[in-house]
Amino acid sequence: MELPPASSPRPPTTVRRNPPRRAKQTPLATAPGPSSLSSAAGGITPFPLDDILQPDPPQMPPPVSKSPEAKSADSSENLKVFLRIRPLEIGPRPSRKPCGSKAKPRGKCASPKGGKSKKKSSCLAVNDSHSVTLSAQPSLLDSKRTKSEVYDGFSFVFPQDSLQQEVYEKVMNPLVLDLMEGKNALLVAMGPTGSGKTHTMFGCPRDPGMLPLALRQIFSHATGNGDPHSSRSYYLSMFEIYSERGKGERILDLSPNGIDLSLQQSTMKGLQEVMVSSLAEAESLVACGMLKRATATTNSNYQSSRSQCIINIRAAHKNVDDEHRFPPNNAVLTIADLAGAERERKTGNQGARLSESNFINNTSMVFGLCLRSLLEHQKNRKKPLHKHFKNSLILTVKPGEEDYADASFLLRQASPYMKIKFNNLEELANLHGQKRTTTSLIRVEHHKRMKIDHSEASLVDVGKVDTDANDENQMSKKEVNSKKLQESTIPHVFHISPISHERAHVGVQCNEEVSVELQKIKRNEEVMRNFAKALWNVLKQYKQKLEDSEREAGNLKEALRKEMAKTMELNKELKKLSTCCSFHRHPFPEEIFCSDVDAPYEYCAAGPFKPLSTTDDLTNCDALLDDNTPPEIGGQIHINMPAVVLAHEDFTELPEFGLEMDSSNSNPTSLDIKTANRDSSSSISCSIVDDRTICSSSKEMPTQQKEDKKMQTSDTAELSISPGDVKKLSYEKDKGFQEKANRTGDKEQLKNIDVREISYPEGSTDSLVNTKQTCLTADHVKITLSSSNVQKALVEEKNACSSPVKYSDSMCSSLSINKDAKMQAHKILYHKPESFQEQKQDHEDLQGKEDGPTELSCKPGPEEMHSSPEIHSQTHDHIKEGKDIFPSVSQQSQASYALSVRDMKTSNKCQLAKNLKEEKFDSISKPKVAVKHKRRLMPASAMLLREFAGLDMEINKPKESSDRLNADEKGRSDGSISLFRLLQSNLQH
Ligand SMILES: Nc1ncnc2c1ncn2[C@@H]1O[C@H](COP(=O)(O)OP(=O)(O)OP(=O)(O)O)[C@@H](O)[C@H]1O
Repeated sequence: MELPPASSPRPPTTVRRNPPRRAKQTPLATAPGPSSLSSAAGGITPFPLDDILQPDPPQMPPPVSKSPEAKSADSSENLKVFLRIRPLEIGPRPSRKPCGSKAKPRGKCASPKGGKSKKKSSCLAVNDSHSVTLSAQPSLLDSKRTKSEVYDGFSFVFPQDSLQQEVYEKVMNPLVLDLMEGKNALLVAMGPTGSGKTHTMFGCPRDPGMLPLALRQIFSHATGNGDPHSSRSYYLSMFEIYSERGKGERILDLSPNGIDLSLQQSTMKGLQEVMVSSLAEAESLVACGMLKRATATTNSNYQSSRSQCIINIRAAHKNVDDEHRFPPNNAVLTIADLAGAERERKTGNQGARLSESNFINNTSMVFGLCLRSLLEHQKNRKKPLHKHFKNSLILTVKPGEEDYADASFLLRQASPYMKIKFNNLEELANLHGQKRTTTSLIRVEHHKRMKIDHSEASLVDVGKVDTDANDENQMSKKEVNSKKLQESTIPHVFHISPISHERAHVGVQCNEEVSVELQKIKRNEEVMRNFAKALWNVLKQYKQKLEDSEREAGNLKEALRKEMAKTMELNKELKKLSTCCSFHRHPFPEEIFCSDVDAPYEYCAAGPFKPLSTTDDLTNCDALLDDNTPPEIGGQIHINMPAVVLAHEDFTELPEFGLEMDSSNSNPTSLDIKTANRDSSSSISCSIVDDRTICSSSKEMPTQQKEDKKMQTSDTAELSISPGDVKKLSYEKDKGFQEKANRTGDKEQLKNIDVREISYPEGSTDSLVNTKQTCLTADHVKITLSSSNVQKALVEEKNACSSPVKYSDSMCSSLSINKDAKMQAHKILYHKPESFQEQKQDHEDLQGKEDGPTELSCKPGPEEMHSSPEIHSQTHDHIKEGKDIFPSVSQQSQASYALSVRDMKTSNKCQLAKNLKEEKFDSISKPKVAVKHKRRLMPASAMLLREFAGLDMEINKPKESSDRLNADEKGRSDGSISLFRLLQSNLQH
């Protein structure tokens, strides 16, 4: 090997390399695992995919598990490209021998070391065994060629001093071995003319080339005793493709009796194969063919080949039986010596020779195009490039400076060929053959399996397996069957093993494959079993959850049913309450308080002037309407309702109101009727004094309200009973009660209502009493103050009446003194008919004092009169102090109507609501009723307090003298006198 001179400057170098490609990472490497896909539902454990897939897949033996494509990938190899550099100096050219024009001179085989020639510089330097550097000589360097080129990737680079044997060992020997093993092989020599192609392929007797050396190797093995190769026959054929004087392409059989050939569908028709049984026959045949090959002398090559020469050596079995013992395919070793590309400038060919040169160049170019097409074809991965033989290409170049262009052209052309990859179809063919054998074995095994499983076919048949059967038993049976199959398969495979070593190898592979298949089946079964278990567990969890949900739904339905029942009851109560509270839309004081003196309690019995909507309202109404549940002492029920503002001028139109009291107190002495609203409070206090009941009315108004005398009619209107709304009630013994509510005008002082003027026509009382449709029990006493100044009282003895008294007009209230307190309470205000007779005279005496301070004086019977000065004084203290005895009411935003019953320890039932009818309030709610507000001044308590100041002086005076005194003159009213007497009577008792 010659290296470039160190002294010569090396031009810039362009490196042409084929760097190895790195495989890209597959997207699956970063794909999420299957466990991430499983999401746990609420309360349900996630599906255990990992557990299901826990069994590791069986490890496939590499040679068996790989697909044919993978195997082909492994067996793929690049086209082997060798580079042989011809020596710069060859021996002197011997003189021509007259053996014919085509005879090659012996001098072509002269050793390059033998001749003496001028040392030339080389354009090609060997870097290593796989790369060379091509450099142009300095004289040829110009602006365009200033670079050296490095060609890398060669299978091997043979330097100039390489020997034929070295080339044979690396290039030809593997192919020959493949041939003798029944594999095809190809070796092509390619290079410019005179580069040593023919020398490399054929050589000379002293330095034989690849073909003679191959024949020697082949026949050296064929003659060995006991060698299997001795049973083969080798056939040799030679032909050339040439152009006769440049007119056309011809194919000539180079065998001794060879004729022109024709190409028919890749088959060389007429080609003779000469069986060679010895090396000598083969060499002789080759020598004869070389003599027939067309050669010519050119300026580049003394004996230049003018055709493409192809030699085939086919190895075949001698006996037909041997085809069963050896691989069935015949191997062919092909050796091609191409004609070298020529440059007209170098060769100096003219005429027919020039045409011949064009043909040679064209065929060389076609060969290059074929290789390029293979290179392009391998880019199509769907159609990989296969080969049926090992392909090797040996390039021969001349390293002379003048050969730079040819060498550069060749290396440029052939460098891509090193990228050509072939899939060795022979290995695939063998694998397919093994696979076919394996398949046949599997078929045999399958047949045996059918025999084995015949008795249990019903169990193996998956399609007929009963799903309700025990899976584990079936699995165990399947495992047993699999074991039987495995046990029965292995001896069968070994049974065929004595046939041959290779087939035994195939049988072992088959056995391994069957084992792998069995492992696959087992794994699949285990995976399916785990899957079934996991699915069963998940289904059980869902079932449990579903049962829980159904149970909870049942509980909810039950609760809903109960709630609906309660709702229905509440609706009934509401309807009942709505029915009884039928005077909504009417303005009326909203609250009535019933209190006891000793244990004051407030009990509201106001009617539902508006629909009740709140639970409190319902509760209040329930307590109100429930006779069996007396109100709690100190309890308080408020029913809000719109109010109406009444002026004292309109007091004559004051609607009827009644007080219904249900008291067990045996000694009621007084009662207070109190109205309260946000702006003012009014009260009517009735007390028993001697044999009379004195009622007083008072009104407290704020300053602003006092200044604003205009009444309003609205939802927040108020009912006020002013001191001027003095009622004179008269009692007629035989005619019952009659109220004459005479308005006395605005007065700034406490006004009492005298009951002397109450008249009740005879017959009316009876009719009322006898008319049981109206109301209440016999113990009930009702007082009705009507706007028509007619007071109707109803006294019922024993029989209860549930329906309220229906009064003729306007708003009404009722006071009922019931049950245990009946005889006492109602006599506070009213007397029974027999009592009325006794008190008639007193009333008549009082009738003449209408002009004086009005008092409401009811004359109860002596036995029922129980005055309570302490209580009365207490009440008056409240009034005097200006306190609201029902402070909780006075601050209400809406008007309220307070009814206070003192000295009643048991429940009072205020059925004001029942006694009020909706239509009776229509007139009140009209604007004409809600007139302007009048100023209310001193409350009745103040008046009473003033009058009580002088009672101590008058207490012992005769009745007639005191009664005859003018109230104004004495400084006290009749009411005070009556109250004083009541107190006196109580003290006496
Ligand atoms: N490695 C070598 N050692 C000694 N001599 C060689 C070597 N290679 C080639 N030669 C000599 O070079 C000359 C040309 O060789 P050869 O005829 O083999 O070239 P070629 O490539 O076949 O040319 P062509 O394509 O025109 O036939 C021959 O005389 C041959 O002996």
